[in-house]
Amino acid sequence: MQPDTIRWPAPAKLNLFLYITGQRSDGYHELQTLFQFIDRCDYLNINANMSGNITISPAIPDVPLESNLIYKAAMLLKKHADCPLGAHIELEKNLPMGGGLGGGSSDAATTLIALNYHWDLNVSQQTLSELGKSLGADVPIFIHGKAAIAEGVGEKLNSVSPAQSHYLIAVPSCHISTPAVFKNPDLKRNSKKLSHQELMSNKWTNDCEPCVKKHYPEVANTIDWLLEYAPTQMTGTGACVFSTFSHANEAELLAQKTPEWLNCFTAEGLNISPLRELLTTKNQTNQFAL
Ligand SMILES: C[C@](O)(CO)[C@H](O)COP(=O)(O)OP(=O)(O)OC[C@H]1O[C@@H](n2ccc(N)nc2=O)[C@H](O)[C@@H]1O
Ligand SMILES: Nc1ncnc2c1ncn2[C@@H]1O[C@H](COP(=O)(O)OP(=O)(O)OP(=O)(O)O)[C@@H](O)[C@H]1O
Repeated sequence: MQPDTIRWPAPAKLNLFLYITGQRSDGYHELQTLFQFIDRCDYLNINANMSGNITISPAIPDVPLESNLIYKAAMLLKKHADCPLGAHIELEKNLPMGGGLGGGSSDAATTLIALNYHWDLNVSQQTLSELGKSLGADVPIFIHGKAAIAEGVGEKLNSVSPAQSHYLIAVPSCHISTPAVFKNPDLKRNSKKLSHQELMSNKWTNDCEPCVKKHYPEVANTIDWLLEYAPTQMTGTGACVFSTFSHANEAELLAQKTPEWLNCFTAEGLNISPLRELLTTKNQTNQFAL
């Protein structure tokens, strides 16, 4: 067991484009989407212990312990590796929930990677990714830790290096359920599957956006306001939207101009996730197996 306390980052992601190219017989949708990380993160301060229990503080409002993706990830790994150890996890929650930024999936991925280290398990990255997939479609990209085009239902990953732009990210006040968007009859499901070269050079859009804009005026108003100043689109199944800039000060200037009803923050795009950066640094000093 590694008894040191480490502050592990769990970054958010953006879907720089998202196309739905079909639907499988089990209801899941075939996607082509481009993931990039941003420098806004949750942080998990983890202390391994001998108790055999997983404790998390503070609790997330309205999310019981057994439903917390951190707890689920820890229990899944503990069971998989038949590990008798426990851990206390202190969560610094900075990412808006249910906004298409993938915070819950990222917390789960960070938990799997971190406990694999603290409990000395040596589970492979591939296996962590497979375990993670059962918790959420976005967990594998956070384990992968590099910007990538995802295909299949989101599990086939090919690393790419899009421009590391600066973003203004707006958080509309509505909550959007991912399953509800995927069930909506208005959703465009027939985008043509494109080559990676075509995907990277075409204008980037999100197939979920027209349907979400139609049903959620808060999202429509936010996009319409921001479009006056910069290219703007939705991430994932919403509700968050992002405007893209070449320079940080352009994003900052617009953030200062936004009306009171528009809740936003600025962030930088990252092709290597802060979690992967931490692993690389620790690897170089031979502290980690992964
Ligand atoms: C669309 C994305 O936001 C892109 O980043 C994600 O793939 C969604 O990931 P997530 O929120 O972790 O979603 P999950 O918890 O895996 O799936 C929620 C629900 O969305 C639907 N779903 C999800 C992913 C997918 N490729 N097709 C689907 O139809 C399914 O009904 C599923 O039950
Ligand atoms: N640790 C956690 N952090 C955030 N949400 C959690 C967590 N554990 C469970 N949840 C539940 O998962 C739901 C979705 O959370 P998340 O923030 O990942 O959504 P999202 O950003 O829309 O993700 P995606 O882009 O993958 O659809 C939350 O509304 C919450 O009920």
